[in-house]
Amino acid sequence: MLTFHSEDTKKRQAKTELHAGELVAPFECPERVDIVIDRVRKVGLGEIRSPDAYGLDPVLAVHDRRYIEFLENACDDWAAAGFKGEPIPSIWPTRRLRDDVIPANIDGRIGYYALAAETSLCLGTFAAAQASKDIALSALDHVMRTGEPAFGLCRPPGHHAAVDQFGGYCFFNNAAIAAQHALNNGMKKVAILDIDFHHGNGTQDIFYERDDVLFLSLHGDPRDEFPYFLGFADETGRGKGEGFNVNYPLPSGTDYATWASTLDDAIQRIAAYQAEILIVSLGVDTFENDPISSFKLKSEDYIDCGRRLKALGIPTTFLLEGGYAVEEIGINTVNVLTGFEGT
Ligand SMILES: NCCCNCCCCCS
Ligand SMILES: [Zn+2]
Repeated sequence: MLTFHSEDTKKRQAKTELHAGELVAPFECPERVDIVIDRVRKVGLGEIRSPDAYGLDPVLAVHDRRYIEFLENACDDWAAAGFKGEPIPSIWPTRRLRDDVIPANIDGRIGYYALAAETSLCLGTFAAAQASKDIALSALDHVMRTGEPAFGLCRPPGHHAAVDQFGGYCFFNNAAIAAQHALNNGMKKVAILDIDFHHGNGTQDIFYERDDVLFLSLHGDPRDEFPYFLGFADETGRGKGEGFNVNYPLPSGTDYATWASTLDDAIQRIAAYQAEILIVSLGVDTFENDPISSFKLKSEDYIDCGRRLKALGIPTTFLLEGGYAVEEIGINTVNVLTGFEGT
């Protein structure tokens, strides 16, 4: 299987994450890229290719222009305001506050565009996010061109990024950008399967009223897990998107047997939808030792996961999302890919 990779994905070198009331080193660290690409090489998964540069148009097809402009300038605006630490939001347009005003003050504007406070911004974030979406687009184009599967070693991840929101370590929604690119280039029906531990709230937000993208997500029950405020089973789409959004919230402690039978239901839905292409938001924070998650999948389970996806027989693009047990992220991610290839 072909892998798309770029060292530019490591340009985001944030120093802080707000976690349990402390500023800690971010769980979503650049080393994740090195460990995955080392594993790709070690198992001989296949050729490793640099991405093409697609510019911002595919991003603007999915995200709000003012949001992109905010992201591009946020660090400079923050420094110009005389703030010393990394840009972190501290106020949001929550209940009975207005969200039709975009503050001129960066201290307010960052909250307008932020989903959550754990994701600091920093210089290099915008460049890394650009490299990450170029990887996703390159992988998608390869799959569309050849029908062969491809792996996009995306970093930062994307599935929490909504039309005009960053957070959950995400800035550009790589999977959504790739799906829209597929639809702009001849595809009629795309399925996005999000198997990251966390609900893909951003991807759901982007396609919620659409029937040309079927979005399915298996994830920790939002009653107990981030992002808490989206990802419930009763969110099934709106308008012509009704029935094209499928959430599978699962309890803490879910093991592979339960998870895999849920996956089988999602696979049947994708088959019934007759998707022409499948994009897998491949997070491996479902792993039993993940520091911020609570499922119990074991490394060998990811091989079987890949096998089950292969059985769908649809051209598939795998895009890396989460996975914070850094030592094992390579084995767990590549196990899905080798399982898919049957090697
Ligand atoms: N401070 C621990 C909670 C982390 N909240 C964000 C989780 C983002 C996962 C991305 S896959
Ligand atoms: Zn996650």
